[in-house]
Amino acid sequence: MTSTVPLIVRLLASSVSVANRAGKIIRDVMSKGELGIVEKGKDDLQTEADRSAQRCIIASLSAQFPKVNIIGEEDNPDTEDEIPSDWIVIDTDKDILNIGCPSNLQGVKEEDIVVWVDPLDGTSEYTQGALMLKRDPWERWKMYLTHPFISIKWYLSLLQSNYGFLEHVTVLIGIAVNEKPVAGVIHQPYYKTLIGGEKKIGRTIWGIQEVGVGGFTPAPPPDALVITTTRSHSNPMVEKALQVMNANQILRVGGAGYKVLQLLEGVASIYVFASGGCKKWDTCAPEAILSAAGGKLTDILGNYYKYGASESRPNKTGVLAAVNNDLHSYALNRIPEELKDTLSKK
Ligand SMILES: Nc1ncnc2c1ncn2[C@@H]1O[C@H](COP(=O)(O)O)[C@@H](O)[C@H]1OP(=O)(O)O
Ligand SMILES: [Mg+2]
Ligand SMILES: [Mg+2]
Ligand SMILES: [Mg+2]
Repeated sequence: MTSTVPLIVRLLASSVSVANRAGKIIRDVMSKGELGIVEKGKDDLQTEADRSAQRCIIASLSAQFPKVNIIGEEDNPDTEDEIPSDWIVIDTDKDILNIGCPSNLQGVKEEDIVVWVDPLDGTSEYTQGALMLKRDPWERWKMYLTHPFISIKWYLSLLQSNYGFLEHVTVLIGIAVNEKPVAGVIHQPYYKTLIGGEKKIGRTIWGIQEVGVGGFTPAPPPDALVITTTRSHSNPMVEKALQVMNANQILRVGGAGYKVLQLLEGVASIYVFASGGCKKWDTCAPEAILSAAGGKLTDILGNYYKYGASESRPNKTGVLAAVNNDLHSYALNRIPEELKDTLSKK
């Protein structure tokens, strides 16, 4: 059966299973409590969960799809140690294997595909979530003092957040063909639901061009203009772009994956981030899923990013995403030309 299913559908089905496994690794690292934080740069952290989840995803997908070009965020996950055998996922999601494949993707070969992997999107929120899991206030305070770059303002907002920032964490697997994101997976390892009275943790949303979105039911946008944006990487340009939107409400949350989930769930209508900082692995899966649901993700100038393997990693000209074309045009028209110029010269 599997061999008759088009490659792109098999890759998506495997990516869903692999993302679930990566989510479990992320939760396990948190439960053990040894995050192994490394500072890669300014406002840029990596943890054991980022490293391990990436090793799981890349090892699993490259074992099944050896000629696909897979690009992950983390440079040097410790490759000396052998990968635990239970990190190599060979399962594939059976429901996805049964979906129809868009005609233009039926003949796609492994060599035509680039997969962009963000093993853990929202690392900042993940490390702050760890802080809040310390029940003892003294232990929490000690951890705060040794945590890189958390201001006292953030610490106070964390105390008020009811431990909620872990929901912002996602695993992103984006599939691009001819430089365009055509399918993707967003897995949310800390999403909690009650199904038939039983607690379930984690959910996985997927999308593929022309077929649509699975794993949950998208909701219409809110009546009011609700904008979602960064909570951990703001700067004056980001704030300027928010001011001109005339929004009823601004939500400041972590991760590109989580913000696009908010668009799909009807929590927000537009995602605005007028700054560099995001990279191709942050936007590939979210763009694929959002466009499969009728939305649009571009840079702040209204141009699509390209996802070929040789493209530069940074999304220098920011992110502008909306649930439909009208809201995207609304936001695009409000961004001052001067801000567009400044960003494109960076
Ligand atoms: N200045 C930055 N440095 C490093 N990563 C960034 C930066 N800005 C954004 N990102 C990445 O883009 C995601 C979305 O940004 P934000 O949460 O600020 O809206 C972040 O979770 C982070 O991904 P990651 O957590 O995978 O490193
Ligand atoms: Mg990172
Ligand atoms: Mg990211
Ligand atoms: Mg990441």
